[in-house]
Amino acid sequence: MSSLNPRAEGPSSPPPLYAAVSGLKTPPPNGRAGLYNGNSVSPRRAKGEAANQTQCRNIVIYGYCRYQDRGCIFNHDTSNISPSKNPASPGQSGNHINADMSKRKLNVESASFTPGQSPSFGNAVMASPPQSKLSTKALEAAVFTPRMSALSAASPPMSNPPLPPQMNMMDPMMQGASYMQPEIPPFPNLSQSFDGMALDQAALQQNPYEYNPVPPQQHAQVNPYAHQNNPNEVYYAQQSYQPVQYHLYAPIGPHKQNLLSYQRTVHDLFLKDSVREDLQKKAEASLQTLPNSTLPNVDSYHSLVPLDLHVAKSQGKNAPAPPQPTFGYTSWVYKATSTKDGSYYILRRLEGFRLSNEKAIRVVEHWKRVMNANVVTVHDAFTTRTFGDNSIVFVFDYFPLSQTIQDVHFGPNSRYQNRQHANQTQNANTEHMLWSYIVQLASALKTIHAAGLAARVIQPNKILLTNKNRIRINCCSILDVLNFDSGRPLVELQQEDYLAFGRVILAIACNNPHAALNAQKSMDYVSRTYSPELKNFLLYIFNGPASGGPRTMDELLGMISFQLVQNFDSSLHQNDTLETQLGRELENGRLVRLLCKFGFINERPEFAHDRGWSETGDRYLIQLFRDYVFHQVDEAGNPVIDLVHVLSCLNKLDAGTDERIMLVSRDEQNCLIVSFRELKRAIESSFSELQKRG
Ligand SMILES: Nc1ncnc2c1ncn2[C@@H]1O[C@H](COP(=O)(O)OP(=O)(O)OP(=O)(O)O)[C@@H](O)[C@H]1O
Repeated sequence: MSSLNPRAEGPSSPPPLYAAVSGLKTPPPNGRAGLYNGNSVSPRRAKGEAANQTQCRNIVIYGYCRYQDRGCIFNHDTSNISPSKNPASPGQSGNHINADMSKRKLNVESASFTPGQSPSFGNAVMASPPQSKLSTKALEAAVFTPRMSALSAASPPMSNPPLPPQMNMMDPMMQGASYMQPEIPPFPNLSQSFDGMALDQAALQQNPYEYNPVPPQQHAQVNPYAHQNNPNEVYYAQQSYQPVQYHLYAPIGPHKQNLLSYQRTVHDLFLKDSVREDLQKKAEASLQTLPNSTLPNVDSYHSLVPLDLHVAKSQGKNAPAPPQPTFGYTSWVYKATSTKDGSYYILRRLEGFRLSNEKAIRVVEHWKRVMNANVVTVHDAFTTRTFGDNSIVFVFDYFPLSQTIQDVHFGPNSRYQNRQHANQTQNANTEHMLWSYIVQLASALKTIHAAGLAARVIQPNKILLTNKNRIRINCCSILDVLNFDSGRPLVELQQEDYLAFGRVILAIACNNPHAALNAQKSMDYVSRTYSPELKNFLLYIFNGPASGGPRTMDELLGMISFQLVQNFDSSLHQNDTLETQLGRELENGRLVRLLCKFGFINERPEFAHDRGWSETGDRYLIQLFRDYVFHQVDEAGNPVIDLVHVLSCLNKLDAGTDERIMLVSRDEQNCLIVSFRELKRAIESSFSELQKRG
């Protein structure tokens, strides 16, 4: 057996426990081409160098070492760190985290950035840059006094309140590791452009905090991956300091057609690109924040981000006037984070509303119990003076990147704009979509009416498209609170729901938001273009049953039963597809957890000289296994990059199979034969020991 150097770094020599086979010269591990390249090992410090002369890495990286007084044996003297390396020295431009931090923090000198919505909502507490231009609506907005007057321009950006405990647990495996609020990324110096696309210099002269929505065309330039239709993504694009790499892992053709049935490409192992991209965009929209925001925390909600950009959009010269407020009050829509559960919600604030009857707001309690997949659930309603006026706030579920039917079908960027002379296929597609909408709205209305309520908000700007062909009625309960004393009978309100339902479907069918104003002409168009079933459905809605009584949901559902079955079938198919995708990611999630454990265990500098940690067989074994999985080289010493090898090793490790592999030390003097079961046990015991020390 070769002599062991207990202090040697890197898994060059085995501890006695696992030195089952030694002295073999570079055997290929597990029958694979697997010579180990010892040259790649770079010891952290020269052999024989005393530990107390070695600069502590924590000092170099973080500027301090939390173990300094708790037994860390490395040198903590900062005087011998060159200024460019010393993270604590201000103004240095080294590659050091702390030095960068001061620059990364957003401050008044941050590079020109035009956030999606002005921080000047309400009273601008922060010192605005001199050329500040406020949007019309912002100027008219009610004054508010933020709770924290410390939110001045000089202060660092508002830090979010701590997340609730459950948010601190990424995974049971990660318990104990403290959650770190991600640093808000620095905003780009726009003059440097995204991906080499230079932006208008004039824009740089503007107030960097001014609300200045990017027009769709320009938006597309800023973020080549942006949806053009969704104004929400104005924030999204502006807040990205570099475009998200949605194309990562994208299966760029030509694709191999001659794969055998058992062969897989890498892309088969991961989530479908379109699904991944969609989810990533939604996650990013959910995580967006408004830097330097002066919006207050409201009740138990913080980090408000305004979403309704209609007012801003209409500020252009030829833009139409802002739409009339739907509820008779100026309304604001904010995405917000709850301090109670860390989830995202929509706060809809109606400005200047004074609650005259306490009972009115209790109506929301009935709505809270309405659970339907096509209704945006309302969670709460409360009055507040936090914005400096009397406002009422309704709390709804948040669906990232959703758009209203109004925007999707009748908005300026609608893809249905030029459908006046649609061909047969387009009409068939439209009818398919219409039936999907009809079935979903009917389902929502059935639940609402069965609960003894009426929706009262079935109109294109209050129906959200939250996914492809997936709609939800938004803003339920608001009119019930606002018009509490109107005393209108429920039956009348419910019958109005049917009419509103018909008007929305007719408008979409005719691709004209005002189709219901000329009902006869519109119905002629429907008869000419779509199936008789659709026409009969609309006739029932508008004229009521032939018997003359009120419309009933059961009767209506009976009329569209064939479509119900078809929609149910499509939805099951979609479920199956998503479940398949989920299965793929399940595998990956499992492996990521394993990799995290590896990362936690391997190469811990603070324990490098702790005999109890670094010199026992387990850690040594894990290091050799890490080399076996990731650092294989071929006969010529070139790295072998084989994802299948990695995945199969990790899967066997996770399952703890009895299959044995041969691990070779880096100095190629020793090798060990060990089963995946033993490796699994070694990783588990090392990880639990690490948790005990943490
Ligand atoms: N529950 C929600 N989840 C996610 N986004 C939402 C939600 N409700 C509204 N939004 C976003 O806010 C935007 C504005 O919503 P709002 O209901 O005010 O529509 P609107 O067309 O502006 O209506 P109005 O004409 O009454 O102002 C929507 O386009 C949508 O992007």
